[in-house]
Amino acid sequence: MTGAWAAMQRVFEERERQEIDEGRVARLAELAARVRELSELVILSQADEMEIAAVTREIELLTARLAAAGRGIPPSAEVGDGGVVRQLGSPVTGLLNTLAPPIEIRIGDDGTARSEFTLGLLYEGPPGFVHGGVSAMILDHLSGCAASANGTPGMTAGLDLRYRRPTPLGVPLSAEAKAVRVDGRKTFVDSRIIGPDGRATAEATAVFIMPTR
Ligand SMILES: CCCCCCCC/C=C\CCCCCCCC(=O)SCCNC(=O)CCNC(=O)[C@H](O)C(C)(C)COP(=O)(O)OP(=O)(O)OC[C@H]1O[C@@H](n2cnc3c(N)ncnc32)[C@H](O)[C@@H]1OP(=O)(O)O
Repeated sequence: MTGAWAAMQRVFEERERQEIDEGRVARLAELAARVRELSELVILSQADEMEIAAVTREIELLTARLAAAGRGIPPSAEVGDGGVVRQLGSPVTGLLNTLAPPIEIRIGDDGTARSEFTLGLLYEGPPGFVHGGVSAMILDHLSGCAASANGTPGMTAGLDLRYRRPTPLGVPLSAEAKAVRVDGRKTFVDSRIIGPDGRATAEATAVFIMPTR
């Protein structure tokens, strides 16, 4: 797939030219954190209709203030401390993406990608439990990081998931992923989400393939 590789390369090169100002990133991360709180209150708030309409108008004004400064291009992905890819706009780990939990990933000395996180109401599937698609997204991303940490990055070609038991919302969870086999352009990664009782709630095997240029 020469097309996909070339397209990714073009996007990467355009974004890479931007300087990343860490002070600005910290301020934007704070803004994103406040917007996440707001998102949860859109579901939970008991405010009356008048109050909801008033808050809606204020949000419109705030959005217009940010829009007035114009739109730039998204920040580039970069390799940060310990070989972890920092992708500020990622829907899984992006500090600036209000859809992201966001989860923080570390790479251990043995190449295992690990994370600890708590998922709130915004990620609910069955009442009181995490949506299966959200678990899949986290395991896909964590596995992608493990493939990269192994020195064999690629695009997800397959993600085979087993949901062993429901993943609870609002309690500390952990997840881990490790590359277990490389076969030419294919890297196989095993991963799991572990509940507070130490048992796996979801397990996956993923295949990552480096696209041909
Ligand atoms: C620039 C490279 C990547 C950069 C990333 C590194 C930096 C980032 C690091 C960290 C970031 C965080 C991580 C992110 C995590 C999330 C990632 C995603 O969300 S990726 C979006 C979703 N995935 C797609 O959109 C793929 C769409 N599919 C494709 O583009 C192609 O199908 C592709 C590239 C995956 C493979 O296409 P072909 O044409 O190159 O290769 P063929 O010939 O189909 O397969 C090669 C071999 O693999 C086997 N194969 C294919 N699929 C398989 C599968 N599911 N299981 C087992 N084998 C499979 C085939 O049978 C073939 O085997 P035989 O060589 O003949 O022995």
